[in-house]
Amino acid sequence: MKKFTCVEDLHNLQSALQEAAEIKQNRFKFDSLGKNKTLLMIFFNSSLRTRLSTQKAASNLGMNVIVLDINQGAWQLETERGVIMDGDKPEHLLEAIPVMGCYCDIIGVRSFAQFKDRDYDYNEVILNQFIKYSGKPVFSMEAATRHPLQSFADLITIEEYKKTDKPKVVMSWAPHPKALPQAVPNSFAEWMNATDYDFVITHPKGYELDPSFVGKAKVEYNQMKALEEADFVYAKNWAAYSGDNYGKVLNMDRSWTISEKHMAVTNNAYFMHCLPVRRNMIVTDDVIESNQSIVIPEAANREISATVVLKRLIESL
Ligand SMILES: NCCC[C@H](NC(=O)CCC(=O)O)C(=O)O
Ligand SMILES: NC(=O)OP(=O)(O)O
Repeated sequence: MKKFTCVEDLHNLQSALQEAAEIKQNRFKFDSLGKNKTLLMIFFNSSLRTRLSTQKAASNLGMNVIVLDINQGAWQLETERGVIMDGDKPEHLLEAIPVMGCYCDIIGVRSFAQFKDRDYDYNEVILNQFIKYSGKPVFSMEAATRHPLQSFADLITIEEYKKTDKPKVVMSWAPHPKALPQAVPNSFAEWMNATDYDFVITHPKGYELDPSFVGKAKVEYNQMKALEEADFVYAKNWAAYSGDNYGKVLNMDRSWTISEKHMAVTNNAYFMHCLPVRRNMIVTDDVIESNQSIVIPEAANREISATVVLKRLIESL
């Protein structure tokens, strides 16, 4: 595997899931695979889980790790070509990327949507520049349009907890005070569409996602109806995608906050969220603290998804 930015990069999902199960049995099974190999993790945005789980995954494989927070101590980077650099950014990404590539074997990049220009975000300009100019295998640690390490961990978690072959999985929009990217919901939809689960998306009017990610999913605007008989409830906020509303918060309707009333119409569903989560906006205290909440095992599986991905990237070096 030369890159990991979307579900297709894993090719056969079943064999990736088997590899994940094997690694979960013994996460140190390949502990010398990464000897003398260096992972560089570059963060343009904050992180708790991705940073820790990916570093842990690299150490499971015996790799060295360098972490660079662009906003803490590095030169501010200009990302646009053609700009006269007389402002506050001393270095251009087009030099910084190949330089970073000199010091490592594999590069992970976190770079969220900026919400200034939908085409710029959806063309994954930053991530693709790393792929083009670093000379190294690159993987996404959540980019503008997808968060594949999260979605892979989500899939592993559903496989572990599902009680039927084809569970009903409902991804529900929930309110949030800030404009959040569509990367997590896009990516979750992409991965769910790669399974044969019964996958439903529910959100208020105006929050339609990019149709290429929605794919064959059923969209149901009535949240309570969508949640009926669900086996898994995957809550997430996202800002609007459509037209001039791109990147806007259209409503903060707390009737969409996942509460016990919502969970009561499900098939005793498990509650999932990628975290960080704002309690009593996205989900009530009662639901996230309930026995049906699997947000912690879900986060724990980030180490497993990252170990599989790094293992495959190392194998291709
Ligand atoms: N990596 C997991 C999610 C990251 C991001 N959440 C955030 O930025 C939350 C910020 C806040 O709640 O203020 C998102 O939704 O894509
Ligand atoms: N879920 C997730 O990616 O969390 P972080 O943003 O903390 O890495």
